[in-house]
Amino acid sequence: MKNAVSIQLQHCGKTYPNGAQALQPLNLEIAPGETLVLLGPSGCGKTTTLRMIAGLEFPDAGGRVMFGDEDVTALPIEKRGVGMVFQNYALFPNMTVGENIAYGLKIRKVAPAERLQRIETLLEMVHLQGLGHRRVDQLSGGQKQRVALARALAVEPRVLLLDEPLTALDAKLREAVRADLNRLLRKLGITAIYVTHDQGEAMALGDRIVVMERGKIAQIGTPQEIYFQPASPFVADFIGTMNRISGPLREGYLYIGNGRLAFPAAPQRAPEISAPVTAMFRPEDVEVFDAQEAGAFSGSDVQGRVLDSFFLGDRTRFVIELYGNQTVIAETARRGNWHAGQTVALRIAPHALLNCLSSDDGMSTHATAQVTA
Ligand SMILES: Nc1ncnc2c1ncn2[C@@H]1O[C@H](COP(=O)(O)OP(=O)(O)OP(=O)(O)O)[C@@H](O)[C@H]1O
Repeated sequence: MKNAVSIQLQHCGKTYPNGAQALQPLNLEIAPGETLVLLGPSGCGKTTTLRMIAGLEFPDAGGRVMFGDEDVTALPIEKRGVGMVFQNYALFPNMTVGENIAYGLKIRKVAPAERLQRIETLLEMVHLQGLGHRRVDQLSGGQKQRVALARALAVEPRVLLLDEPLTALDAKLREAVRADLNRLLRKLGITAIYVTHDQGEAMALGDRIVVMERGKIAQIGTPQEIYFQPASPFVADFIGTMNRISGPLREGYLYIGNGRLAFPAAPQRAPEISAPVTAMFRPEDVEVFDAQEAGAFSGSDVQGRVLDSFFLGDRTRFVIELYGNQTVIAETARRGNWHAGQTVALRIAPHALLNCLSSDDGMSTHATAQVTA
């Protein structure tokens, strides 16, 4: 996109008039053409951040919002050149699809012939050819959201802002519209900010993801960085499923129940200590074996009992209770045939242990290293 801009939030905090501090002062930089996803639980400040970029909210004193070299901090939404798409579509129900799309163009006094041409181009872009004359209340949810997207793009905004745009759609439609949206964002190369609390959506759409926690940025990174190198237990737990098991660490092994796991001996790791250490790892990184078979594995495994199994179609999820009562979730793409009550052995490759934490509660002190394969 020829006019893609960078965006910078400089020291932008937000306190609402009732005294609620929605955002602590934060800095954020978005590259021209980048799709940045704001992800986090309800109330963490995603929408406030988006609305500050839009010009629907203004930062507390001292905060600045820059679009490229332009300071837009004091500009209202209509002067910023942003397009917005909301969860609830916000379309005009008594207008046709075409009229909805052309609304902003009409206000900007674009000539009728050019309007018609732009409508056709946009309808094609969002796969709604031929539906220009349909009333919007005769459309499906997915179609309505495509109209909302076309309307936001009609005025050729510098920035596209999307606030949970897929949330109202059912799962299958959500995936289809998401794929289209992804293609469109790549093709247009427009700078886009996308708010969601759905981690799958964030992973699929974001060039980078900002994970937010209680008005602060918990981590910024590519989807891979966020998934494989979570910066904190909060991020690790928010993205995907994370196992945690704790035990004493001795001579390169974490001792769990009647077994032990080889622990990576990275030089920058915390020195060996006998206080409990918590290992974190993803369910897909756990290999499950028959307990007898596993006897051959030179003592680098832990044993447990299958509590439950869930067939999920493309994979099966097992809940396994280790000796000593800690629980592990394992997922395998193969047709694991372990059944409830069965004794199994687990192996977790050392490089799959993401993060180790050591302290009384196993939470508060980070060992320095992220383990990379
Ligand atoms: N207009 C307002 N007045 C007072 N407090 C507000 C206002 N808008 C939001 N807040 C508060 O600010 C905090 C952040 O809200 P925000 O809407 O930005 O969160 P969010 O991450 O987008 O949440 P959700 O996913 O539920 O939309 C919340 O504690 C919320 O209650």
